[in-house]
Amino acid sequence: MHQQIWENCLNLVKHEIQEQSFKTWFLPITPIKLDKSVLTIQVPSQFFYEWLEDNYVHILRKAILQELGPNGRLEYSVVIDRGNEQAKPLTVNYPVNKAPGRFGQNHVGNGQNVQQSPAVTPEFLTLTGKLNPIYVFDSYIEGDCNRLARSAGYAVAQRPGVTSFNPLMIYGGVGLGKTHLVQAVGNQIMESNPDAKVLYVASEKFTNQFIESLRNNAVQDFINFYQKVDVLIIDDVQFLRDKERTQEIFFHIFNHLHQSGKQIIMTSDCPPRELKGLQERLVSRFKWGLTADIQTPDFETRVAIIQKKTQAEGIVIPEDVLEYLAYTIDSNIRELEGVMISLIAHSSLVKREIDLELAKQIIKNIVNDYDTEVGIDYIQKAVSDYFNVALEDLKAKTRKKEIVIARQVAMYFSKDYTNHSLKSIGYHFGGRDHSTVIHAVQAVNDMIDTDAKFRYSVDELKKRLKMRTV
Ligand SMILES: Nc1ncnc2c1ncn2[C@@H]1O[C@H](COP(=O)(O)OP(=O)(O)OP(=O)(O)O)[C@@H](O)[C@H]1O
Repeated sequence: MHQQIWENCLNLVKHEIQEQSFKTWFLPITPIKLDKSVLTIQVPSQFFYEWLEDNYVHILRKAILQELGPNGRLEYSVVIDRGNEQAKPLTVNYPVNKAPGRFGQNHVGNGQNVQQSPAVTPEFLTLTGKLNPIYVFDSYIEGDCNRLARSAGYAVAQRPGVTSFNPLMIYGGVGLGKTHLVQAVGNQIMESNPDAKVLYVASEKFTNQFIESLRNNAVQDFINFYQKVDVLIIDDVQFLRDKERTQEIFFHIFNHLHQSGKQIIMTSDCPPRELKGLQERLVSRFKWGLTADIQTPDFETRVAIIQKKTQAEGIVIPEDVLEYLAYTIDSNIRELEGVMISLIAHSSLVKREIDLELAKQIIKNIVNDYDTEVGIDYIQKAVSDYFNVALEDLKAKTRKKEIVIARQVAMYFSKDYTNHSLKSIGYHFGGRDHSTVIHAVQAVNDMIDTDAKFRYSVDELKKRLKMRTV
């Protein structure tokens, strides 16, 4: 009888919620008994019970009303101590027609009877939480690109969970120092308070652990594990995109921690509003605290980063190499570090001093798009700087000799260094046609052959463009 009643309830519920949620939250329920108009269902864990109450109480109420009438009631039997062979169900009397409390409050009538799941955490959960000791504030160079993010991180590190920066969301492009910064926050907290439970986890790992916990029937352990931390640092949350179930669990953990005044720190490769594929309720929570971005570092910051790293390694690299590296690799600090490491390795392998030549060789091998990245805009700027003519004049109709020459040189390099068609190049120089470009290239070649001073200028510019020192 109770099976049939529950079956009918499920049929109703099924049509009201998403299939995925139905499978997650309703299929694991077992109806146990029907006593007069009280239906008892068994749920796998305390968390499960709370989740149902928090999210599906209205649907359940409707189903019970339909199946058992106005006096109908629902009781939960929460399975505890799953790890133990003698699992004993605990029945929580909870009438569905009473308003439940929100999750995070003690909304199990006689909460003190509800025991926690096993104290021993499964192996797969204990593997996380490792902060890398090299990621500290001391080795994190501050620049305009990361000032807000760094100071917010620093404030959180002083008073985790207390500032209004909760959650703290750091976003920015690949390899710009998000992980370093959030780990620095974690390390700082640990230093001030070694007993704090600071947990760092990459979102991918979080997802895999969750899947693992489903497979091992240990979702409750998973949740307990995360709900016990004081500071949760979760890296690359964009990875949770389209992972509905992981998002649901994370949402719950997030709420629990936030309501308990625990600090949450997140990173992402884009601002929250662009996190497509994440549930709106999750994204809106991400915006509760402070969102700070990290931009591409400017030249001076890049130089400072290289200096700091080389100092730490006890290595000295010549000034011109340092500047060359900072000029050439301008978008990704990880790549910059990669080049430095190769450079150091090469020089010690072939027993050769680190010099500009070696640096160029290494860069050519490592940075794929190195030679193709120079664009017409960049060439125009380099040429206008070099010949000291206004950028606009290169695109204007002016026929002044020095401007005409500079314009022709810029066209010459545009043809040589970019994939633009002659037509497109002409277009970038004030709408000239392709024959003007052909003529410019010819004129420059002629001058290279006949004028040594001019040849020198072209060579010099070539170097600058290659090194991108403009
Ligand atoms: N401001 C900085 N000062 C010193 N080192 C930095 C700075 N920013 C980044 N780095 C270094 O650059 C490397 C890449 O940084 P990190 O791994 O933190 O980037 P990320 O933004 O988390 O990258 P991803 O998007 O791939 O997760 C690290 O070795 C880090 O130490």
